[in-house]
Amino acid sequence: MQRRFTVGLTGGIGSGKSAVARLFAERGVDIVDTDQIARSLTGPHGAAMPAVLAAFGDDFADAHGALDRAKMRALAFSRPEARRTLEGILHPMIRDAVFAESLLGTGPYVIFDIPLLVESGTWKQRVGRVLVVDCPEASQVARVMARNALAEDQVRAIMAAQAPRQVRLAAADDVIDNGGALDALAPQVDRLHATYLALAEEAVRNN
Ligand SMILES: CC(C)(COP(=O)(O)OP(=O)(O)OC[C@H]1O[C@@H](n2cnc3c(N)ncnc32)[C@H](O)[C@@H]1O)[C@@H](O)C(=O)NCCC(=O)NCCS
Ligand SMILES: Nc1ncnc2c1ncn2[C@@H]1O[C@H](COP(=O)(O)OP(=O)(O)OP(=O)(O)O)[C@@H](O)[C@H]1O
Repeated sequence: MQRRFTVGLTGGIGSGKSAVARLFAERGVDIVDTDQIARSLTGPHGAAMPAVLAAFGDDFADAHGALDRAKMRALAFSRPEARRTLEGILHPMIRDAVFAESLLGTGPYVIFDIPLLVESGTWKQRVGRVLVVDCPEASQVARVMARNALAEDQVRAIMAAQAPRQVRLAAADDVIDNGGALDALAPQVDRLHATYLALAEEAVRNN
């Protein structure tokens, strides 16, 4: 089975990955969203729930058998060893689901939306191109506080578990600047989409 040309889309929390992914999807690109996969694995009686509850206790499930996300967020971003345990359960399952999902689409290329692409060594080798959505840290904090009703120190604790901005930028092949207004994204996506279509065609020719 020949793999399609793949772009890894990443960025810190609240940088605008989902907004960018939506614009690529509108242009016919297939999107595989690892946050969404993680949420379904830990949804009501999700495939990861038995292992999560075995590791953390039954009181991490809500009344529907789904992960109590606020409770796990508080634990995972204050205790690194707990986060590593959670990641040890979820990341291999997420990886399998990403590759299964990536075979389904029929678009010209596929984008993997992976918040931890730079942090986890394995993804970089599995994508043809790394696209980073970048914005100032102060914007990340303000956007996530507004979206999730979190306090600034809670957002900063999540950011502290992620690669610093400069490290992420150093890993980028391409960068989308989302430090301005949302309507500044579409022209940047259009330019990159043209580049990726050409790279996808070249990959087909070389196979
Ligand atoms: C800790 C959990 C329960 C918090 O749930 P919550 O609904 O508050 O957040 P959500 O899942 O929507 O993630 C929001 C953002 O948090 C950040 N984030 C999530 N997990 C991690 C992590 N392990 N390390 C650093 N940042 C993370 C990412 O920027 C992500 O986009 C959840 O994020 C989770 O299960 N994380 C472990 C799985 C994981 O590593 N996911 C990242 C995608 S591979
Ligand atoms: N340029 C912008 N100006 C104002 N608000 C923005 C901008 N870009 C994104 N937002 C808002 O900020 C929030 C975070 O954006 P988005 O969900 O796209 O980021 P994300 O990187 O996918 O976040 P996460 O890592 O949490 O999944 C959303 O509420 C979104 O509407």
